[in-house]
Amino acid sequence: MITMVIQETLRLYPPAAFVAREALNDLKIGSLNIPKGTNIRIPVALAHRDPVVWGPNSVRFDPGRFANGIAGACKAPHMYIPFGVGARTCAGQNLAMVELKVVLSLVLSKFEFALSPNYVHRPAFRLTIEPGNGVPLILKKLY
Ligand code: HEM
Repeated sequence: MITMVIQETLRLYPPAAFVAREALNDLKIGSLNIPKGTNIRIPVALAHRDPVVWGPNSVRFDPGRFANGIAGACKAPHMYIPFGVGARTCAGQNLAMVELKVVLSLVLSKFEFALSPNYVHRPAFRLTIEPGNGVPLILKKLY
């Protein structure tokens, strides 16, 4: 379950806003002609919310969509790219997933937490996608 929650969080709020590539040759993708040398930015969050790929509830937070892995969650697995894609995919993705699971498990084993009523949902597209006004939480120690 914790893996699915992390996967769904990285889907809706991928920290890396764009994956960047340079066209090494003239390319034609569908009807689009891309000349050699063009810098291409793939907007990760848009790919992650496309209802054609993810279904009509594409903007809903639903970790269960990953119950059968990434291939089961969307029509085209290459549209799920929180860690990029291909030969230059994130070198630290396995470490990042383990770190996230360890930190979340440790926090959840000691605290119950909820969003503060002061929380304002304002994702900000900076170098990374981050909470524009922070994430104030109400923490309760479990024991
Ligand atoms: C949630 C955490 C992380 C996210 C979302 C993330 C995301 C990304 C993305 C989108 C790329 C570009 C991949 C591409 O162009 O296809 C990347 C590259 C990279 N990441 Fe991460 N990353 C994370 C954590 C880490 C950690 C913990 C490390 C190292 C310990 C790391 C090391 C790298 C390196 C070295 C590259 C460059 C790979 C290359 O160009 O060959 N990342 N990351």
